[in-house]
Amino acid sequence: MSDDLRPTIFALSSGRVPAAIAVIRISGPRAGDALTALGVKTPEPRKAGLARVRDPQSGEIIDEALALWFPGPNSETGEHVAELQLHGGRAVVAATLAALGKIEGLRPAEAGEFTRRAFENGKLDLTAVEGLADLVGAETEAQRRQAFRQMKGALGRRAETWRERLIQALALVEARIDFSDEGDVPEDLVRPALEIARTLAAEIGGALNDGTRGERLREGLVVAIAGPPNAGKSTLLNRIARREAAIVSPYAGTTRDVIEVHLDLDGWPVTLLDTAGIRETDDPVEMEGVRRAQDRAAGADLVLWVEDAGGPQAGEGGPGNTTMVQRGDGVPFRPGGAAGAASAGPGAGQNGPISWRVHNKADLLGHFKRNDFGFITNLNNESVLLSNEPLKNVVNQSLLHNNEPIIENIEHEFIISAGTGEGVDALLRALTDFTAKFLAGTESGLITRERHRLVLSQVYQALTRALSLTGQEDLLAEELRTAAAALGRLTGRVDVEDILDVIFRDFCIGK
Ligand SMILES: Nc1nc2c(c(=O)[nH]1)N(C=O)[C@@H](CNc1ccc(C(=O)N[C@@H](CCC(=O)O)C(=O)O)cc1)CN2
Ligand SMILES: Nc1nc2c(ncn2[C@@H]2O[C@H](COP(=O)(O)OP(=O)(O)OP(=O)(O)O)[C@@H](O)[C@H]2O)c(=O)[nH]1
Ligand SMILES: [Mg+2]
Repeated sequence: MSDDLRPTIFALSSGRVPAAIAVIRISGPRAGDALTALGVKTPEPRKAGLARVRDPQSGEIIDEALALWFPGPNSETGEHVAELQLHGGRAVVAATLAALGKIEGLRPAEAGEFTRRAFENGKLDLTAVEGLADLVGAETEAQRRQAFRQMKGALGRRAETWRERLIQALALVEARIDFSDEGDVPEDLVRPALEIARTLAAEIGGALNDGTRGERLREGLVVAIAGPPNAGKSTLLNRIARREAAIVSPYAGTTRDVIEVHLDLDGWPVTLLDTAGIRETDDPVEMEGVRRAQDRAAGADLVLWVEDAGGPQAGEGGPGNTTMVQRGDGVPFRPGGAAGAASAGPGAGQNGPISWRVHNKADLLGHFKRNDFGFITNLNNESVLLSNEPLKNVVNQSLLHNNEPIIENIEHEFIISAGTGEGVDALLRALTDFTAKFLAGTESGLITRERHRLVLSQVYQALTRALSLTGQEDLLAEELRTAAAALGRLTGRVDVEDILDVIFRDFCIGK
């Protein structure tokens, strides 16, 4: 499309109105005309100018705003860009957008369309576009750093270098093919090509062999709260989230859907899930809840297995009740044995998630104690158990209930009261620690999305096939071409129409 035919687009680029300021961006060949139509004198490039914005038809002043002018191609989109920074009132914004809509050659932008133009004008490659989307979505410091690196080309530049070297190798092989009849072509054109392919395979293999840490950071660590009904799982989630995200009730079987809250633990992202209490049930809705609970807990990085420290009858047994910790029958998540927090992390290779056991409702017991040997006793009324120290690796045999070890070889034991908050700080500290260890080093991962991994695996496989060929130069050239094309798709240099919609679908309007 020639520049003149290309529609000029506009949108509110700042957040929800009302707000203190609202930013409306205009991009395209007629961005300057749009300012003129609103009665705004085009300011000096990249300098703010105070301007009265007028309705183009009635001439009435809509607002007094700041205007900015970025002549193309030195703008965010690569086109002419004009910007109005208005008072962020609903009517101000509505009137200005309506006025822009009346100007010839202008239309409202679609979701992600500014960024799409930046991509089409070569301002951003696809990995940078993804980084930009992630930057806007980043909820914690670590995610922000990761996204910013990606937006500034961490993977894109790397991929471009890989592609250039592949094309070099391809040129060598093609020269060998083209001139194979002529005697004066050096015989060893193929050897340096294979050398390049070998080095690239090693580098790309290295990038792939990262324990998916980039994706882990982007998505956040998943911690599922699971356990029997009525144990106080939702109460714990609400306490940690510091809001009433989940419904709490004295009836067993309250939670059915999985409730998700996002936490920022010292800059690290954690998605905390509250799930339905796991039990046998005939209620089809609860059954589905239990299925989801088991599903999500099994897929989590860490399970907080919450139980009522007084057993199912806690609070009813009265002060004489000495059954402190009961083992839930059919507990589906056997704790991960020797796997400690320090060994946790991507690629730690355990079967299923690590579990921590959380004994809740300690406030109802009132007479918990850890004796001189570090074991739990119930002989004293002081709440020493709520000493904010995780009861790490409590020795099994010392906690017997009906001659069964109550506590298995679990990584951590916590005794808390989600109701009063006692002990929750210690749990949160341990969780923060665990997360920091789990996600340590993830910021440097080049691969931050499944899409990157898929493409790079294709490249790696093509290179591996290429290296296994002997003396079949046309096949070798074909594999190198395949690899180069895949890298081109990673950055969006070639053949990407089909994936653009997928990538831009997640963008909001005005971005
Ligand atoms: N008001 C406002 N704030 C904003 C943006 C915006 O569009 N408007 N941005 C929107 O994303 C981000 C800033 N990003 C930008 C990126 C490039 C250029 C730009 O003019 N680039 C030119 C010139 C580069 C230079 O001077 O070094 C270019 O790339 O050629 C502007 C903003 C965040 N803050
Ligand atoms: N005394 C006391 N009561 C608690 C504590 N935590 C939760 N409760 C109460 O226990 C009951 C169940 O709490 P929920 O948080 O709904 O339990 P849940 O595990 O989410 O239950 P389901 O969703 O049915 O599986 C409610 O009446 C809570 O107020 C606690 O630490 N101490
Ligand atoms: Mg619940």
